[in-house]
Amino acid sequence: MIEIHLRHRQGAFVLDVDLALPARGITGLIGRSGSGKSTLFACLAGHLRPTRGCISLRGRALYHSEAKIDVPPARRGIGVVFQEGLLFPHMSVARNLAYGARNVGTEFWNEVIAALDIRHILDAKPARLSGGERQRAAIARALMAEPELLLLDEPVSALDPGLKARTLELIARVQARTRVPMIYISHAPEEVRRLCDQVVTMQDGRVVSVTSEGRVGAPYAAGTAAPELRCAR
Ligand SMILES: Nc1ncnc2c1ncn2[C@@H]1O[C@H](COP(=O)(O)OP(=O)(O)OP(=O)(O)O)[C@@H](O)[C@H]1O
Repeated sequence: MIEIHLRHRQGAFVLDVDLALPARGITGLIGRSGSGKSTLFACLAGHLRPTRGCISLRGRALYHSEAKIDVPPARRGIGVVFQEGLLFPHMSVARNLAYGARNVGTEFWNEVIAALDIRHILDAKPARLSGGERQRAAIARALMAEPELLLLDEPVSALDPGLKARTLELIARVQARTRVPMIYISHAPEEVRRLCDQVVTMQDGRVVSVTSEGRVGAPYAAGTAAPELRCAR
């Protein structure tokens, strides 16, 4: 399970989320601009410290305000892919992939490369790649670190429609082959419904619906004990 019980205030905006999701498949995260999707990602990845609450992944506490647990981003086992598909510009795709890779086995290495169809660009530098190729390489790089969870922040929004559809197919294929659970932010509900096993909808900092296997609980209100503070310590 991915358990998220959080309250975070930034300026006038309050993120107030109480959510448990299965740690498998692809979970879509949708909601209007400003509803808090990227803020939730930043809390999960450890780039932002929530005001209070807890986050756990498969029973391992990543953040727990009361127990003073705050695992640094590099040790969370969470990969992040942004809209721009960030790669090191001076390195070939293969070196980019190898950079974050742990002792990833040849089988896994080949599986990711085949599923994302990037074998023909392994020797290329990022500047020579198309937008779709860059995104696929960025997803491959994140997967080579063998994350327990991969966060995808609008990874296809900058691509033209044809490339978008193909990239979505490849994302679905690499998820099915590697079994790395993914959470996928998108502005396009139909794209998310096609790709995802469950869909979380946010509005004004709160989760307003979870389809399929997900579960939405009561918001984690300020000044009260969390209704079910079950995250592992
Ligand atoms: N550093 C900050 N300080 C204060 N408020 C912030 C800060 N960063 C974001 N916000 C506000 O938090 C709210 C949530 O922003 P967030 O980026 O999480 O939304 P989003 O759903 O990801 O939006 P989008 O789809 O446009 O990326 C917004 O109202 C935003 O203005």
